[in-house]
Amino acid sequence: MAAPFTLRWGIVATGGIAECFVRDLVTDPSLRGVTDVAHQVVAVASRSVDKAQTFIDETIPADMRAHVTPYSSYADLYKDPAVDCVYIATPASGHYACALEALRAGNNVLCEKPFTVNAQQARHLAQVAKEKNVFLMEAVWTRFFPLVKTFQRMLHEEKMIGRVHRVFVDFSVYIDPEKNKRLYQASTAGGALLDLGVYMNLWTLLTCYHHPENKRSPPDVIKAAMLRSPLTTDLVDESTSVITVWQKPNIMCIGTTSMMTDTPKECLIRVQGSKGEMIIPIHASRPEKIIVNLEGNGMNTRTYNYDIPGQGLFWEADAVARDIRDGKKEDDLYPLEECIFAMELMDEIRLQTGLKFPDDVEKVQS
Ligand SMILES: NC(=O)C1=CN([C@@H]2O[C@H](COP(=O)(O)OP(=O)(O)OC[C@H]3O[C@@H](n4cnc5c(N)ncnc54)[C@H](OP(=O)(O)O)[C@@H]3O)[C@@H](O)[C@H]2O)C=CC1
Ligand SMILES: O=C1OC[C@@H](O)[C@H](O)[C@H]1O
Repeated sequence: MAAPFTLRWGIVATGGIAECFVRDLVTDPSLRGVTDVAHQVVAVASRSVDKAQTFIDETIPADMRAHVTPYSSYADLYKDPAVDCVYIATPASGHYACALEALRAGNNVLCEKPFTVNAQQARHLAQVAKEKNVFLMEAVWTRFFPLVKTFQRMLHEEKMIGRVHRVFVDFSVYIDPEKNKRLYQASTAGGALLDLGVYMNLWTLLTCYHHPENKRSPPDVIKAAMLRSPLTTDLVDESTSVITVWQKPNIMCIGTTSMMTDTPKECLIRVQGSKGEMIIPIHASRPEKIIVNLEGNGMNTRTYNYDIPGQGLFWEADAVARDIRDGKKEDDLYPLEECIFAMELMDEIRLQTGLKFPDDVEKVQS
């Protein structure tokens, strides 16, 4: 058997998700049945070199740690020739500037969600990636779950529940303001919409935007409402609701997101069709189960379970490794056009609800 293609990662920022991502990168790919690609962490950058070194010591097994360089600035990591792909895991407010600098230095980039703060920034990154002829993708990891592929096949190809009429999506997680300051500050582009709403919009796109009769068109109606958090003078949103109407496939979609309350365990995504319904219990970001209720002589329920041998971030990493191995500059499953469309949807929701971040967070560099 041929040796796997190994992608060498540079990690930018050492917070919660960077730790989860690296723990997944260092797991043996064969445990998830993958033999064609593998991963190696070769550099970690933090605003403090001690923090970078501690991160390396705590997340990377001793036998894989010898050739990992700690950096005291993100910019230094972008210049490291040993890095094949930079993973950006700063708060949302930092994504655009970090990704831009990394791309301009000639790096392939996987950038955490939300990709940027607005669509103009997203379009700019896509343009720079094209000019530099490098790979770029937003790290919406859930898109790469085997369960999601099956869900889309059952819904759109097999039409298991017949014609889709309505979709309900909720992604809500209580976020403690004391423990998660970044989400209660406008300076770090906080609030439920940009952080959790990415998953609300993800399932809206998977069910409606991807519907074969919709042909990747925008919705005909978008109506948004927002509740601002009284816990901060920054007035970030604690809850946001969005109704979209997709005329071509004739679907009404109701999406909700909140950082003040949790999604009920039993139902997070409910797609109602002419022959039954499909339900995904929590979590929208890390789904493990599809429940299909088919109407007939009594309700016929089938449950499809999916094991996740880790956190599940490795599936997006595997996709990036294959793309870079094959010389692709964007991913077929999640192309930049769709990522920009998702940011345009965010912009429209923010326009209707008046949610603005400080000028230095929203700005686009020349
Ligand atoms: N895909 C997923 O499942 C998840 C994705 N995310 C996304 O990842 C990103 C990071 O989230 P998360 O890891 O939870 O955040 P954390 O607050 O845990 O970590 C963010 C890191 O960014 C660096 N940083 C740079 N500038 C700042 C700043 N002004 N304030 C605070 N930290 C800063 C710090 O690293 P250092 O000190 O080393 O420079 C910090 O540790 C967000 O965009 C979030 O939406 C978050 C959770 C899950
Ligand atoms: O991206 C995310 O942000 C918020 C988390 O609670 C969620 O699980 C994660 O996927």
